[in-house]
Amino acid sequence: MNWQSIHKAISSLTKQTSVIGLNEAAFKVISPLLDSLNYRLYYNYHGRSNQFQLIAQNSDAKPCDKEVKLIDELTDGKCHYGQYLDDDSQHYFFITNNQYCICLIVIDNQTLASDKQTSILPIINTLIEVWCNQLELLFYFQRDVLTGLFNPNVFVEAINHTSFEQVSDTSHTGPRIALERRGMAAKDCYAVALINIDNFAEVNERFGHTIGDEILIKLAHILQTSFRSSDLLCRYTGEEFAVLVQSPYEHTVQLILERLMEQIRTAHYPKVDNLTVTMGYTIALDGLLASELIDRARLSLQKGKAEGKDQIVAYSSFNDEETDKPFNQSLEIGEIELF
Ligand SMILES: Nc1nc2c(ncn2[C@@H]2O[C@H](COP(=O)(O)OP(=O)(O)OP(=O)(O)O)[C@@H](O)[C@H]2O)c(=O)[nH]1
Repeated sequence: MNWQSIHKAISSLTKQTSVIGLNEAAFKVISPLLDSLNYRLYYNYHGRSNQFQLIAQNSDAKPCDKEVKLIDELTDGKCHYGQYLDDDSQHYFFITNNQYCICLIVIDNQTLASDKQTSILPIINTLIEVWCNQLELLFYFQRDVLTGLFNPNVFVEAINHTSFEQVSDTSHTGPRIALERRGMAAKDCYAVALINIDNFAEVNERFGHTIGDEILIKLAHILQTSFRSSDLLCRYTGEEFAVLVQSPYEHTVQLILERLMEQIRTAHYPKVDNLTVTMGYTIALDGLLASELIDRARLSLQKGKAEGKDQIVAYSSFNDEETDKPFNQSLEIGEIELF
């Protein structure tokens, strides 16, 4: 690899603005370099749940005991993966996104016979460093500082499907690496829910903003443990959270939110004895814009606030979805004739 192609590879990584796009670009530039080596590539399929799977390899050799132990430790979340281990027999490259290890590449030393092969390692190392730095930048760019949840831009972008498209790479000849779909596909069904803390101004007034902040962090933690990693969690405004729940069924979404409501009600918070929230949600229908979905969830939330708080309101409970079909859908089924 000459300097020109290294420069091209680095610039293709640094211009990525979505995690999925970045991972795709990184696999694309690193895979051809790995082709001449004996390696195994493990990918953490569910991000925060640490499910490492071998997804690409260029060797029939079985992983040694040390490698197996390392994968076990990563899966259990016990491994301090920050370091680059340069073992006698293997090189380990950890790709981390600030919080989690998303990928581990293990290269067997036996394959590094020629100078050419040995000189590939620093290049791989450099590209992985750029990859990790960019992941970290994206992490801060997309997250709310206090809670670590996604910010509203990511949330809206996810509804609009721009950064959550399927990733698969067919354009190089190396091992094909297909990443999971992490977000909502165009035809997937999901619900948009807004979760707003009740009487939070009073909490701040009585106990101060520091306690208020701790409660927000605690709530974010409850959301993270309550939802699946495929659902998208966001701090939407100061004391309001938004969630994309991946489910086509309203009754399932209702059950999920009821379970969350109970968890929030029974959790322990600093100073505050009991905390309640009001939730409003709507099922996403084909053709509705992100802003329309959020407006529907907000209307439902406002209804819940006006009717006494501490409750869950579905948009469908006060709006007939049949008479409120999106324009495109009505056109498709011939309800509207243009001329
Ligand atoms: N501690 C803390 N408070 C915040 C933050 N962002 C917003 N808030 C507070 O959230 C409160 C929101 O107040 P309101 O909009 O009146 O809502 P509320 O008191 O919860 O009333 P209802 O929503 O009607 O139940 C205000 O006191 C804000 O200062 C934050 O980052 N930290």
